[in-house]
Amino acid sequence: MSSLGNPVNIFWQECSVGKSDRQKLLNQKGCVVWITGLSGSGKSTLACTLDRELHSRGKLSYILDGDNLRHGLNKDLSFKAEDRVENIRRVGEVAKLFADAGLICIASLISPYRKDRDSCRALLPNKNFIEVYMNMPLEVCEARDPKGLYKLARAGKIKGFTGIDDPYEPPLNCEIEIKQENGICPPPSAMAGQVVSYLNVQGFLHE
Ligand SMILES: Nc1ncnc2c1ncn2[C@@H]1O[C@H](COP(=O)(O)OS(=O)(=O)O)[C@@H](OP(=O)(O)O)[C@H]1O
Ligand SMILES: Nc1ncnc2c1ncn2[C@@H]1O[C@H](COP(=O)(O)OP(=O)(O)O)[C@@H](O)[C@H]1O
Repeated sequence: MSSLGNPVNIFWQECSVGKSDRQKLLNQKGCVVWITGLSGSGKSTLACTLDRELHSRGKLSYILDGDNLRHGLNKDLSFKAEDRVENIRRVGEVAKLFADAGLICIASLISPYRKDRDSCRALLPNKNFIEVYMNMPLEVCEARDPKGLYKLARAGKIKGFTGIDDPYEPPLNCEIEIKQENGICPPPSAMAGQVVSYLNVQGFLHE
C-alpha cells in the first residue's frame, strides 16, 4: 500500500538548537507576513519595500515571491485550480521553515483561495501568520498592467486569469488591509510602514 502523504516509519528528529535560540541570536521573532491580492495590486512592491525597511532596521527577512518560485521550486505547476492549491501548500510549508529559522518571512502570492491561505495559517503558532490583503480594485490593477497580462487575458490569449475568468476570494479576517484612501493608493513607504508598525506592536522586532 502507498504511504504517500501519510508518513509511515518516519520519526521527528529534534536538535538541541531551537527556534528560541535562533530568535535570541537575531533579536527578533520569526513569523510569516503573507501578502495576498490580485496581479498588479502591489504585492511585490510592498514585499520589497518592507524587506528593505526591515533590513535597514537590522532585522533579517526573506521574500518568497510567487513569480520567482515558479521559476524553480514550483516550475512544474500551472495556474489550474489544483496546481494553485499545491503552489500555496508548498510555499506555506517553506514559509513555516523560514519562520522557524527565526526570520520574518514575506510571502507574496496571489493565493486566490481562502481555504489555502487558512491552511498556511494553521501551520504556524497563533499570531505568527500575518495576512496582508492588498485591497486594490480590479480596475486599478488592470490599468497598471505592468506585464501586459490583463490585456492578454481580456483578449482571450490567457485563460483562467485571476480576477478576469478565475476567482479571487478576499480574506474575511486579515490582520492588515492595504487600500486606497479617497481614491489614492498609499505610497510604497506608507504600505510598508503599516506592516512595520504592526510587527513592532506585536513584538516581532525584538526577541
Ligand atoms: N492565469 C494567471 N492568473 C494569475 N496570474 C498569472 C496567470 N498566468 C501568469 N500569471 C503570473 O503569475 C503570477 C502569480 O503567481 P502566483 O504563484 O502568485 O499565483 S497563485 O498564488 O498560484 O494564484 C502573477 O504575478 P503577479 O502579477 O506578481 O501577481 C502573474 O504575473
Ligand atoms: N503603492 C503604490 N502606488 C502606486 N503604484 C504602485 C504601488 N504599488 C505598486 N505600484 C505599481 O503597480 C504595479 C504592480 O505592482 P506589483 O508590486 O508588481 O504588483 P503585484 O506583485 O501584486 O503584481 C507596478 O507597476 C508598481 O510600480
